[in-house]
Amino acid sequence: MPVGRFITFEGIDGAGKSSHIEAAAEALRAQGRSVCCTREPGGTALAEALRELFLSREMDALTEALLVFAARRDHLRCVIEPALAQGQVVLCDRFTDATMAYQGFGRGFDLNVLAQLEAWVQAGRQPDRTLWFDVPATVAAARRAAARAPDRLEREDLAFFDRVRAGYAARAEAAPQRFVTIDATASMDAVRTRVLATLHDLGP
Ligand SMILES: Nc1ncnc2c1ncn2[C@@H]1O[C@H](COP(=O)(O)OP(=O)(O)O)[C@@H](O)[C@H]1O
Ligand SMILES: Cc1cn([C@H]2C[C@H](O)[C@@H](COP(=O)(O)OP(=O)(O)O)O2)c(=O)[nH]c1=O
Repeated sequence: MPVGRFITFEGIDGAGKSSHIEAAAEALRAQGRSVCCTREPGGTALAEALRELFLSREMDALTEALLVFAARRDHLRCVIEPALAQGQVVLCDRFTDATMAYQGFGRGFDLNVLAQLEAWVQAGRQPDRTLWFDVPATVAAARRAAARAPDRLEREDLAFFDRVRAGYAARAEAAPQRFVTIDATASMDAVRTRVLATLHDLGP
């Protein structure tokens, strides 16, 4: 049986990651891999209900962190771990790097508390590879404005998204063996080519 692989897609809102997950899944299926596409917060009925609250209700940073980690716990137990145990490739739109970047760097919430929640919730599980779609906050804001009405997080200002981006940069620097940085200012085609190239060597 193939070894399961856990791949996460990260970046500030509007970076373009959601646009590329389905193409990545198709390419992997064409290689004969079984693929599970999912997202955070979300991926189970309970976690999707928490996502709805998270994206629409006002709350403080600790409540945000508790909600995303509660959703993550359910998602790991019910979807991610079973899929990995079956040898699937799990492609997940955001994971704990988003919590560190948004709640930690964006909101200024204590990174040590987030790390403790991470340890409880994940019991050692980490992504095997993380594709970070990197764009300046101004570029992402222009893309979002052209594409959709903003949710609660997307109404934050450019300074917030600058801090979140800096958070991703710090995470990438701290774990260079796991992170692949994608220049997401490039054209859709160029980004797609780069995404597919990073998934070529997933192993058996
Ligand atoms: N490389 C790109 N160049 C130009 N526009 C892009 C690019 N990637 C994505 N977009 C557009 O930007 C918007 C946001 O993309 P999306 O994939 O939803 O971002 P995210 O999931 O990171 O929030 C969409 O309208 C998408 O078509
Ligand atoms: C997973 C996660 C997401 N978020 C935020 C980032 C996004 O603004 C939002 C939802 O992510 P996302 O699914 O990327 O939003 P969209 O469907 O609009 O592209 O939740 C956090 O703040 N912390 C987290 O731990």
